[in-house]
Amino acid sequence: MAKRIDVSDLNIYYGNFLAVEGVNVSIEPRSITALIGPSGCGKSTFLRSLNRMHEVIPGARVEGKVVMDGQDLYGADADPVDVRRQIGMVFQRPNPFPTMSIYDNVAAGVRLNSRKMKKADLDDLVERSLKGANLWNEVKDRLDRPGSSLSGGQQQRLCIARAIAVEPDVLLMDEPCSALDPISTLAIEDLMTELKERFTIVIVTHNMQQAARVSEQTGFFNLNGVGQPGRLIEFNPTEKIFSNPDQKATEDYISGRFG
Ligand SMILES: Nc1ncnc2c1ncn2[C@@H]1O[C@H](COP(=O)(O)OP(=O)(O)OP(=O)(O)O)[C@@H](O)[C@H]1O
Repeated sequence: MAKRIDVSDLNIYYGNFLAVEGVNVSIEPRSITALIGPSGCGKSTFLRSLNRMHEVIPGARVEGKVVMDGQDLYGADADPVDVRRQIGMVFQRPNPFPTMSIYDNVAAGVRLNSRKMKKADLDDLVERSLKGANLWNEVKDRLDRPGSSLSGGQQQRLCIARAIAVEPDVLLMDEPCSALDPISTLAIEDLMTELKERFTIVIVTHNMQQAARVSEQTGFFNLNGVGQPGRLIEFNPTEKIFSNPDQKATEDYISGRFG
């Protein structure tokens, strides 16, 4: 539970295109790390490289190291499927399996990982995960209804329940609130604050108030121009990034002067 991630000299490619260059960073357990920066600077690409989702795209690859509590995630003996179980992901648009029931959505990851469980144990796991995602009270009487019968905010919490059901160590969230209304956004932010007690959380967000509200550490990515690689320009405690950043580019970005 809640592991530390150390990234060194990470270059991330799409074919011959170097999208992100030279990332060195340590992500602390039991905390929320926010990644901010202008469009196209490689935040999502970097996030997906942390759980080896990046290489699912043909021709996509990385150089460098990503180490989780001493385990080299790109080492010769690392299994990408296992890495993705240990490091879960929640996407921008809630993506429950639409015709699958609420119950089956939560159980899906566990079933995919082919862990055979007794019905009673699975019931417990589904309940625990939905409680962990602050959704249980809203859905406990309709677990057999399809995932698509929920509101957008509820669907996103269902996706979080599905992600935490397989008991990952790290949760990656790629703009998890950008498709949600302000009330659902606050519900997800509250939930993240609870989840960080058990998981390491990394979130990509375009919403600077959100980064300031929820995260302990913030990384600012930037790029020099179209076709240039994105770089991690500054990584510091969130309070410092938003009050007294080290880099002028960070200050320009957070004060809305560009991006
Ligand atoms: N599947 C892909 N194939 C080729 N290039 C890609 C692919 N996905 C992203 N890129 C390129 O990689 C670079 C970084 O993109 P990425 O989506 O990671 O940026 P981002 O900072 O997350 O942007 P946004 O804030 O707009 O979501 C961009 O130049 C983008 O065009």
